[in-house]
Amino acid sequence: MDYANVRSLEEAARAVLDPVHYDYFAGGAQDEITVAANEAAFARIGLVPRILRGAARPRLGTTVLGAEMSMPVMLSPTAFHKLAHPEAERATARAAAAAGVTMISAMLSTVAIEDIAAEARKAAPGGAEPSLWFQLYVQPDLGFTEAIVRRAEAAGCRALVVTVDSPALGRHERNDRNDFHDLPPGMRCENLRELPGEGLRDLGGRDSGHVRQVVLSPEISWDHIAWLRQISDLPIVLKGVLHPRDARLAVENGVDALLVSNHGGRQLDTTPATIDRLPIIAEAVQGQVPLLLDGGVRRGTDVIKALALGATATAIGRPAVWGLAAAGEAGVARVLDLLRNELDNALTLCGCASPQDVTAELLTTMEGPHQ
Ligand SMILES: Cc1cc2nc3c(=O)[nH]c(=O)nc-3n(C[C@H](O)[C@H](O)[C@H](O)COP(=O)(O)O)c2cc1C
Ligand SMILES: CC(C)CC(=O)C(=O)O
Repeated sequence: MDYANVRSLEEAARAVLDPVHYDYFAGGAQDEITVAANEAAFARIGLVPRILRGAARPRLGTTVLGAEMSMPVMLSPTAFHKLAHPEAERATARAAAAAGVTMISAMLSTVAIEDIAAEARKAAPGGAEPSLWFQLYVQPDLGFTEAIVRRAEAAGCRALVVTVDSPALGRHERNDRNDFHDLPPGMRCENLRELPGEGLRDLGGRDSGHVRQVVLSPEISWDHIAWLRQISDLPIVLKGVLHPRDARLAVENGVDALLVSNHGGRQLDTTPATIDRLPIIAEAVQGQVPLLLDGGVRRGTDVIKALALGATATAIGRPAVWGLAAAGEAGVARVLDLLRNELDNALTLCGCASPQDVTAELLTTMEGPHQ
């Protein structure tokens, strides 16, 4: 497979995807200012390498919340993989597990979490336990939410990633133009099927798993995080933190890690680039919890910039979907390979022996004059 970079996989994906589905994956909220900002902000940050450090070949591994990762790149949750490839999340899970990469599986996956976990186990090298985390949209019906959490726990997920930037769905004008609002016939959100509670009331519990049954509620609050903490022993990661006061509140509320994210520009448009928010969040939490970052990570150099600004690891959303659409499991594997090779190369060129070796002294702005 001769894809030279993530960009070429996006082009390949675009060539094979139904344009309506390509728009769903690629698009963002309203004017897509944040979608563009996430990538552009990385390009404005300069790297200044250190020389002659005799650092040898870098080791790329890291650990987050006890999960060993072969590199500081994870898969952010993305819904509806069956729109990209018939093997859907099964293929994504195999590629991630084979690469030693943590997959944050979306609550709105088109394959059930039990099946995703089984595929990951099959693919993990040497029978190792794959690193699988579960993304949750807390549903106002707590019985329904608890049933989903229990499924994720039983499937072997090792953390709950609670998405907190979605008290409502962002306004996706591409989806409106395409009249794309639910999955096509034959595809369902398999984790939402046959669960107890009010979540299924509108369809009498018989015809479940539709996207329109998912509730994105403005009533979700810190009380729900406290409740989750009570009902589950899994570490809790908040996904979608951008304000330093919320970062502090998260620490005070006993959250285990933060994922600095603007949902890839798909929720509130004109939120700033995540990489530009990271320093202020790092300042707020003072190392009390690990920070993760997603949004616009497309290159090994992007990963280094996030590490330098205080992230323990990064995560990718769209790139994995492009790999999946372009070539199934092999395509996702290729994306991860590209990022691994780029990160290895960039760390070496910066004179760093490991991700932990990366500090802010490597950074400057691309525009001069420099101090
Ligand atoms: C097609 C698509 C579906 C997504 N679905 C979810 C989801 O179900 N839950 C969630 O928390 N985030 C979701 N996200 C946001 C991603 O987890 C992530 O924050 C974002 O994609 C990162 O930006 P990037 O695509 O530039 O890497 C989705 C993003 C995309 C592109
Ligand atoms: C249907 C949406 C809630 C899934 C999502 O989070 C997204 O597409 O960004």
